[in-house]
Amino acid sequence: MSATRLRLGVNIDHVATVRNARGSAYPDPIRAAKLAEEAGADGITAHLREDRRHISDADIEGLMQALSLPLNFEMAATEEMQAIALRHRPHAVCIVPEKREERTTEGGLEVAGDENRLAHFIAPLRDAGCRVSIFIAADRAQIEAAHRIGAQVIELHTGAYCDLHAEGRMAERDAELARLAEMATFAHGLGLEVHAGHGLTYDTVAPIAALPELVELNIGHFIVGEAIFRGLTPAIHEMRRLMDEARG
Ligand SMILES: CC(=O)[C@@H](O)[C@H](O)COP(=O)(O)O
Ligand SMILES: NCC(=O)COP(=O)(O)O
Repeated sequence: MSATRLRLGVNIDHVATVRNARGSAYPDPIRAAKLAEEAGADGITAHLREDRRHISDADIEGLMQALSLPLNFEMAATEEMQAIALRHRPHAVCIVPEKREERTTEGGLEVAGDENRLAHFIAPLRDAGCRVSIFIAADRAQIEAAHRIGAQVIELHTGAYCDLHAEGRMAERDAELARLAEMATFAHGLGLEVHAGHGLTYDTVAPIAALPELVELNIGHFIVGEAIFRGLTPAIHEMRRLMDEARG
């Protein structure tokens, strides 16, 4: 399993963050997505937040028109977002939890407590041909619920693992990594396709990339930051190299 090439989805949200900081037309996330494609990305991820703090509706429109790569469209489970997804029919829709006041996505989606609503919410997206993914914590009950509602994919939230690494809390980091590994195996056993992402950096990507059940990583904030120093293409190439090296 680990010999399979791990897909890299490049998240371009924070190109839009820089653009929006000045209300300018640049830097253009669609240009970034095309460059990511040329640099070997396997997909593009964009999160249309309800408050539109980075990616805009026009960005999603532009990405759908300009991209040959699959778009992984991240969104909250709201009627407004469902209508947008059904209009564009992206390759994948990843349902994420959203809190207006959060700085970034703080945890995984609460699926177990909202199964009935979410099952009805994702059914039309699946019927429209989108692969439905659930952004989720490494938690058995949540994964089982994601499976029951008919999601095809889960994306494991690696944010806690990355934060613990950054804070130097290595024993806790390793425990979280072990949880991610165990839950990747568990989800794969249920027949779910397993992705991972959030907060990954050159320092943290290898142990995640080495998990044999994973087929895709979605990485954005660090790559966009690193692009300031080395350019977007080399920043992506280095992430790709580290992922390939971890896979052996
Ligand atoms: C859902 C998730 O983890 C990220 O993909 C998200 O798109 C990042 O966006 P924010 O940085 O706005 O949380
Ligand atoms: N779903 C995670 C993602 O797309 C990228 O998250 P980040 O690397 O921007 O934290």
